[in-house]
Amino acid sequence: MSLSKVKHIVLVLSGKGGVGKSSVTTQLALSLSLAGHSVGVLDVDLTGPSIPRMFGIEDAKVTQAPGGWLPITVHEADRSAGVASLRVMSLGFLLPRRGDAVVWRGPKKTAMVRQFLSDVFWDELDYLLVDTPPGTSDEHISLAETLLQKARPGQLAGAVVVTTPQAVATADVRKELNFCAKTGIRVLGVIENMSGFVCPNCSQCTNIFMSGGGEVMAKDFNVRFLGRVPIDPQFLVLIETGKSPRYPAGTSINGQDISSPTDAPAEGDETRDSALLVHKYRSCSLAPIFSTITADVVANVA
Ligand SMILES: Nc1ncnc2c1ncn2[C@@H]1O[C@H](COP(=O)(O)OP(=O)(O)OP(=O)(O)O)[C@@H](O)[C@H]1O
Ligand code: SF4
Repeated sequence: MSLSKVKHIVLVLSGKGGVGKSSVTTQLALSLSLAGHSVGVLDVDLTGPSIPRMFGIEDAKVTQAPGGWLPITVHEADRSAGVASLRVMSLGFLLPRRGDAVVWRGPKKTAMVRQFLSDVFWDELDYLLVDTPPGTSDEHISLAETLLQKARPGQLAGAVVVTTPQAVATADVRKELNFCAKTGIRVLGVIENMSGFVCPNCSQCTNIFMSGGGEVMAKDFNVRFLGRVPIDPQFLVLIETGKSPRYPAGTSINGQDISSPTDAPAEGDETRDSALLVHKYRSCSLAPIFSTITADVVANVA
């Protein structure tokens, strides 16, 4: 069975599309591997698998071994740097045309999710993060059922729930929390993404949307609040194009100087190389926030 060498499985859920669930999955995976935990990402978001693009491995071709489909390596472990390996498997790799899965009907989606969980060969992993489709759809129910059947007792560590601060998003996420309660999936915590905008010029944080909705919801459901992640336009550039985040001289966030080093590669000199992603990620303003959130999740799982 493909999950037998995986220590902990963590689902990343959101009740609503576009709240940053895949971005959060990507950043949690990078933070975990930088903290020395080997990590795999399984992208079962059939509504539009975006994980390969975010890791810069869109054109990768998966191969089949006797044990199953082999995930794509984003980076190998570097013990001297305290970095563990990061591998990714996405439905996107298996689709002949992008967008194919979006038009599939329930039973076909369900069958695909089941096959996906059984047929990918994961080697030793500390964490497997599962990026799920938004909502409480057929895929969710199938995923929850399959995982609960296939996982060893305690292997499914729980779910990280992503929301944005606005009331509408949190109302959808409430459904997701109810879904976890019904299916017996433990909630590891709630992340409020896009919580304010940190201006790169003066580092002021402006709450464009309402702030604090995620924290209120976490309290209501008596689950952990893992923290707020602000909007950083440079993060969007990193995640969508693979380009290094650039901050003007003197930029600081939470009192920390994050201005880009003067020897950063010139614009246009950058390749979309997944092996470089980890270095680029380290220079993003959101990296320290995700590393705190990751440490909290790890402590909660252990
Ligand atoms: N904190 C942030 N700062 C800046 N941009 C962000 C942030 N979080 C997410 N984004 C951007 O918002 C867009 C939507 O994010 P993402 O694709 O992760 O959402 P999602 O919830 O996974 O969406 P889907 O429902 O399509 O799966 C992406 O372009 C992403 O780069
Ligand atoms: S947050 Fe500060 S630098 Fe940014 S636009 Fe407003 S006043 Fe100007």
